[in-house]
Amino acid sequence: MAARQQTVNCGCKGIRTCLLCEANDDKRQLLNKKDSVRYDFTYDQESKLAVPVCGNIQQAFPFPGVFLWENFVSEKEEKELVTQMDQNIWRESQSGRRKQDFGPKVNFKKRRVRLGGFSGLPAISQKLVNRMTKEPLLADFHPVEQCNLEYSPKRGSAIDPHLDDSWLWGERLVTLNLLSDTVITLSLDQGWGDMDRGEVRVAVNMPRRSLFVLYGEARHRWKHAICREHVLGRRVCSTFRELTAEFLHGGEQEKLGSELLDIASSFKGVPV
Ligand SMILES: O=C(O)CCC(=O)C(=O)O
Ligand SMILES: [Fe+2]
Repeated sequence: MAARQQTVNCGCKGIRTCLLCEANDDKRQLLNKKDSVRYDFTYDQESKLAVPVCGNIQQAFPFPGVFLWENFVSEKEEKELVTQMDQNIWRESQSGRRKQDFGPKVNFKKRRVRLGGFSGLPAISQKLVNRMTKEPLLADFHPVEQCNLEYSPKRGSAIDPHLDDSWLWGERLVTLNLLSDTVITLSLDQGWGDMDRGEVRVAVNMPRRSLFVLYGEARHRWKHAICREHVLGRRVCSTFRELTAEFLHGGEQEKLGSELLDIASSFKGVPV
């Protein structure tokens, strides 16, 4: 009967899976798709190059659009942040993740935004947002959404390769990574030049307590994913998103944008 026989608490829909629902045959079949050729690189933070992994004969290439701020929060702050988050309900989400959202209610397909129950970013984030704006790349960064995600190896948590929306969400995607080191995998389904036979992947290390920013090509052209094998312990992250020009001064939806900015920057939020 239903393709989705869920007897367990999981939030997966359609092609998404996690360890809890893969017991279901229909879901297991989805796991068998394999890519023909894959070109694997790792990102080198010093040189900002994507460097071929051992045994790979490809050339390194420049990889712009990634910024990493190591030790962005202290161990003590990390503990405080996670303790605060754990006082709120974690809601089941796709692919074995759980989430908490502080932001407007959005229908991306219909391109509709409502304030909904949005009451602002959480109080504890005020000092984080102030701190991040000390970095020139983020000097004018005004987030209007914070999404907390929790990943667990027990649930096989992951996020499939995707591009974030770029109608409502602006240039910079800013993520604070807590509790575990992980790897974010940036990919292009189809390579170029002598790598035109398959997918190109660039693995970027995201250390525990670091702030990670995607912008430019790495945000708009390369998909990003967290693979299951890179979730080695409980991982919690907070992603901060800003508005596009359409919702800012002089834009068509400036009024709504300015309401969102006012609410967000009250830092009195509870999850929606
Ligand atoms: O877990 C992460 O660091 C990435 C999450 C993500 O890509 C998203 O929520 O759109
Ligand atoms: Fe994303």
